[in-house]
Amino acid sequence: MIELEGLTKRYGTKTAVDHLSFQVRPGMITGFLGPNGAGKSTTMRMMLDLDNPTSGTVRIDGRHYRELDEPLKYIGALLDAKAMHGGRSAYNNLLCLAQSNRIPERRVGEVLDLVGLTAVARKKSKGFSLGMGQRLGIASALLGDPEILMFDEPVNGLDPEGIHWIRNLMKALASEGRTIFVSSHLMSEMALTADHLIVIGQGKLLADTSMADFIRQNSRSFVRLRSPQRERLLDVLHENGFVAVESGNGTLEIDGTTTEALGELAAAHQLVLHELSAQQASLEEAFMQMTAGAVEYHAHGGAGDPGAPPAAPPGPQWGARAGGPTTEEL
Ligand SMILES: Nc1ncnc2c1ncn2[C@@H]1O[C@H](COP(=O)(O)OP(=O)(O)OP(=O)(O)O)[C@@H](O)[C@H]1O
Repeated sequence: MIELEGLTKRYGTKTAVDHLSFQVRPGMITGFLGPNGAGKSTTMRMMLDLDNPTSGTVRIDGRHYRELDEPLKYIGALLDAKAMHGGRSAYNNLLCLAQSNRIPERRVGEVLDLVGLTAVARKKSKGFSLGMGQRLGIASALLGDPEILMFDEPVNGLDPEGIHWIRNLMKALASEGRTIFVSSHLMSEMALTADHLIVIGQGKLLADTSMADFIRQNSRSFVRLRSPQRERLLDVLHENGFVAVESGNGTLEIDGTTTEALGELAAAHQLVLHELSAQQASLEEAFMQMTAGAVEYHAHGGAGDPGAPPAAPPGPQWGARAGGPTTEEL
């Protein structure tokens, strides 16, 4: 368990982390989200005693990091995979870490095996690909067999196989009862991985909630309907007080109701339906909605539209799916 109480970090006049209080609980994966510059890395660094808070405290299983005898046995972290000594082999990098933390040498072989690097254990880590470097960083986090693990952007730059591997590893670690705290910009990945979310913006706590509740509370849910008897269906909906919005390709979207209610209404009027589905916006949409006012730097929608919501970063890092996942998929 990690507990933050009133954690604050100021750099001159800039407040990077602003009175953050939350708990990261065992047995689940807690995702840590926030727009660029929200204070995620600063928070994680303070959790690991790599930065001093201006005020407030972080407790690891009830104790300050500095009070832990052999910290790697309590908490392991992947903050920067490039932090390894490039001139050393993967094995020797881990061996140095093990020796300075009184961890038996056999554990080096075990973690190399666990992350799939046994075959390249004697190769210098400077020749490693991004994915191999991430695996080595994860091996170092696992070295002390800690109950708490923190990963800052663990899937950055990884291929789909690597992403899949890290996701499954984190799930397996959480199912063993460990505390897993992970930050990521990949919303689709976070939606598939995290059970619980901590969202921050401009250093402040915006949400501390389950993934399903976060999406439910911060995005629109609706029912999608499609029928070859569209005009009749529109009449029946109207007569029964439903407001249908056309969404292209002959589909209708109706807010504030359920598939059960609309399915039964259609059946009562002998209407044929080709689609009847519950839709929930994606984590990305919910996140954008919540953090729109807390983005440090954002592109405007156009010269005449200074109030436009922040533009989504380009490319696949947001991994948006049309329609987004349903709550069942989460
Ligand atoms: N050493 C520092 N000196 C001054 N300002 C800093 C320092 N480190 C971070 N900041 C500022 O504190 C704020 C939070 O930064 P931080 O890197 O923690 O955010 P982040 O959420 O991790 O961002 P990103 O997602 O872009 O990595 C930013 O405005 C950043 O410019």
